[in-house]
Amino acid sequence: MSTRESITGVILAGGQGRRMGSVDKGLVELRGRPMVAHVIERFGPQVDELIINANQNAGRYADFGYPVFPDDIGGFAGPLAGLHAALARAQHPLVATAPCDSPFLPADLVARLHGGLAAAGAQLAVARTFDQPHPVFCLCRRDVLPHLDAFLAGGGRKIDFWYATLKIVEVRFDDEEDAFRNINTRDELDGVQQ
Ligand SMILES: Nc1nc2c(ncn2[C@@H]2O[C@H](COP(=O)(O)OP(=O)(O)OP(=O)(O)O)[C@@H](O)[C@H]2O)c(=O)[nH]1
Ligand SMILES: [Mg+2]
Repeated sequence: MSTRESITGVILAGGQGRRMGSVDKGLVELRGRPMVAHVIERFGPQVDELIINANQNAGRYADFGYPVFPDDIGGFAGPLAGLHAALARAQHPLVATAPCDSPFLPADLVARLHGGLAAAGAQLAVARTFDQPHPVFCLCRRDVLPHLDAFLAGGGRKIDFWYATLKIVEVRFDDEEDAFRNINTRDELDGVQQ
């Protein structure tokens, strides 16, 4: 029987959605439901605990029935701030991330990231399709928190720079490229409404 360490999943919904006109993207409706509802449906079954990182509209996110928490460092410091807050709250030794604006994410995202992480003995596994990395789709060990804390305290903000300091493994999802469609603008939203 195979066993895997248990996993907390965090939906990263802490951004400002400026390219969509400064809206809270997770709450924008896609096919009649908020985008975050699509992400919950696909990502939730893949993890042992689901939590939501949001910096605005906490009450509306809480209506989905999962714990909601903001960044611990202020000023919309980017997705690493959301991961940082998640690592501090996660109940499980592994933490998986998915952004609120990728409603079609792979149904086997976490399983494949976990396979890569375990095989490589890495601290963090990150998704990739062809030449495109998808840094906000990752699985990492909760014990990287002190390392991330120090990176952020030193002024670091770029996710790629932090990844470069870790033992990481890239996991290919070339066969599921469409699943990583990321909705950043009104036009992109209109393009997937049908
Ligand atoms: N916690 C947290 N998450 C963020 C922050 N900025 C972006 N994110 C998340 O990072 C992921 C990728 O975000 P983007 O689409 O690049 O940024 P965004 O702020 O949502 O939108 P833009 O303002 O148009 O770039 C999404 O899951 C965002 O919710 C932040 O300051 N804090
Ligand atoms: Mg985006």
